[in-house]
Order: sequence, then structure tokens, then C-alpha cells
Amino acid sequence: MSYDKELDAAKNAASLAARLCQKVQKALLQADVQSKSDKSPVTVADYGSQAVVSVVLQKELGSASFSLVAEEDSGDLRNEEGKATLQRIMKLVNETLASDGTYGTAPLSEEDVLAAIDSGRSEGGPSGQHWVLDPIDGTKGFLRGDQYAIALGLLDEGKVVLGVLACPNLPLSSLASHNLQDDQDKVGCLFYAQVGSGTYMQSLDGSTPIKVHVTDLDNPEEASFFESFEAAHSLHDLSSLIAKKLGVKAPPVRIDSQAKYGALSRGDGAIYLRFPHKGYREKIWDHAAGYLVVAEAGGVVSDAAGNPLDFSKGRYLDLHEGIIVTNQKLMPALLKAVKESLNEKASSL
Ligand SMILES: Nc1ncnc2c1ncn2[C@@H]1O[C@H](COP(=O)(O)O)[C@@H](OP(=O)(O)O)[C@H]1O
Ligand SMILES: [Mg+2]
Ligand SMILES: [Mg+2]
Ligand SMILES: [Mg+2]
Repeated sequence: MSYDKELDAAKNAASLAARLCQKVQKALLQADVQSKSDKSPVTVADYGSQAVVSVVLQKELGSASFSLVAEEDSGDLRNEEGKATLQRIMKLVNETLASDGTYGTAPLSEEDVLAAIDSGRSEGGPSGQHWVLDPIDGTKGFLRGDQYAIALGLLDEGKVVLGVLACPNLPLSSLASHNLQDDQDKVGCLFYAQVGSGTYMQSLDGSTPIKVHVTDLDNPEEASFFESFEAAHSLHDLSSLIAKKLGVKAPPVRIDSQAKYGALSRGDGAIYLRFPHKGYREKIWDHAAGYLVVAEAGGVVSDAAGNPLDFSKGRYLDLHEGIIVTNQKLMPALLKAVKESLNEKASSL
């Protein structure tokens, strides 16, 4: 089965949402110190991005059987305190849709925007088709001016069949070959994958797509690994222990969001380790798009016991301990290092 039409719609939706987010992040970073502590810009961009994706997908594909599992809902926007924020979101969404020419024929009302956001209340599950959206993944990175992603996947009968990652701040050239502070580098990547068809990357402003592949490295000593920038999202000590056992020499590369999956899919690094603190449950929108982008680029994504991720269980993923990602060659040694490290950690408690 081909998902070409859905893929085109998803690329348009994520690119346009990225345009909205870029505009907000630019204004945020130019703002004075006092308004920088105001968290509302990310809220506006988050809801705005979700509304744009929902509107574009429904305009392109029809709304009859549309199902969207998305991170945000409009609850806070429907009360008195949310009124001003809703106004800002509506303006931003209309400006963004109008900037494209294809979608902005009639401006959306407040009610339209709320409805678009709330179309993301689906529970997903094992049957039928469901879109899976993280309108801004890496909100902490977005606020810092660092990495974030618009992550959009499609589930069909419980399996991820499309993955699109828009990464507005990710350099087009490899992270391995330059320093993130270098202003000379062109940024803004769009990664996309359709099941069975490989993974491609193009610039967000629309360059010719190139096929990407994970690294073919088999020597862990030459490997580098990604993890969350935020220590609250992943146990940095445990990753260091695993990397040491494996023989990795390079220090961790810490970046926010599913940009990690994108970077890994083109071989910028060889490993991604994610071990949430006890009790945290991973959500499907934090991994669905990234998973397929890496898998179609030849990589392997599993939980800490080597089980594949199961996206068919609703809004959450049920995992053993954490998520590990690498290429086929390194996976057996990585799994061994993970098991040993987890045992060591358990016996030291
Ligand atoms: N305590 C926690 N442990 C693990 N993940 C968490 C977390 N708190 C938030 N997250 C998730 O981590 C995501 C960001 O991942 P990363 O650290 O790779 O940038 C967040 O996505 P959002 O920013 O979309 O909310 C959020 O869903
Ligand atoms: Mg997220
Ligand atoms: Mg998010
Ligand atoms: Mg969040």
C-alpha cells in the first residue's frame, strides 16, 4: 500500500507548522530579558502548530475519517484567562495559513481554531488510521533557542507507516563535522520516511531530497551517542555507564527533541540512549515519527530489553526501562552493555 498522498500532506503540514514556530521563536529570542521569562510564546506556538497541522491534513485528505492523537488540547483556552492567548493563536494561525496561498482562503474563527486543536483527542489504538502529532517536541529547547521538532507520524493498524520530522534549527550538514554555535551553517531540515521506502532529508525551504542512512560503524570506540539535553528527561549517569562499558570514547551529544532521531538517521552519531526517571510513561507522539525515520534509514529502535516499540496501545508506550537506538551492527553489543549496566544499577540500590 502506498501512502504518497498522505506523505505529501504531512510534509506540507509539518513545514507550515515549522514556519509558525520559527516566527514565534525569533520574536521570543529578540525579546527583552523580562519577557523572556514569560512562557506564553511557547504555548502560543504549541497550540498554533497543532491547529495548523490539523487544518492542513483535513484540507488535503478530507475530515470524514480523520483521527489525530496529539499532545495538546484546548481546555485552558476555553476559560476567561485563555481568551487573550486564543486571540494570539488565531491571528498567528491565520497569518501562517495565508502565507502559503493554498490553505488560507477564509480566515478561521476562534471556534475553528479550538476545534482544530481538539481534533487531536483521539486515543489511537490497534485498528484503523491515526495521525500522531507532537506540535512542538523539545519545548525546553524551543525556549532556550536550541533544537526542537514538529513530529508527525501516521499509524495504520497499529504500525507506524509514515514519519515526518521538521527540525527548524538543525544544521543541514552533519553535527559531527561542525560546532553548533557556528552561524555560517544553514539550518532547517525536513526528514521523512514511508514504510518500505527509506528515509529522505531536504531543507525546510525545499531543496532536492537526499536519501539518508544510519552510520555503518561497527567499532563502538569510534561511536558517539545522543541523549536529552534535560537531565530530568533521561538518566545521564546511566547513559555514561552504558557508553563506558561499550567502549565509547566521545562525550555525549546532548540535544533536545526528536532532532536526535533525525541526526542519527543521517549518521551524525551512532547511538541514542533514553532512560526516563522511574514512573515516567513515554507518549507515542514523542517517538512515532522519529522511530520510522531511523528504522527506514536502516537503524534499530527498541526498549532496553530489545523489544520493538509498540505504538498500538493508545497514547502511551509500555516499555522496559528505556529506549535505545543504533545500527544493526552495534545493537547486540549495546544491548549487552545496557543489561549489564541496569543490573549493576539495581544491585547498587
Ligand atoms: N520527566 C520526564 N521524563 C522523560 N521525558 C519527559 C519528562 N518530562 C517531559 N518529558 C518528555 O520529553 C520530551 C522532550 O524530549 P527531549 O528531552 O528528548 O527533548 C517532552 O516533549 P515536549 O517538549 O513535546 O513536551 C516530554 O514529552
Ligand atoms: Mg514531545
Ligand atoms: Mg510537545
Ligand atoms: Mg509537553
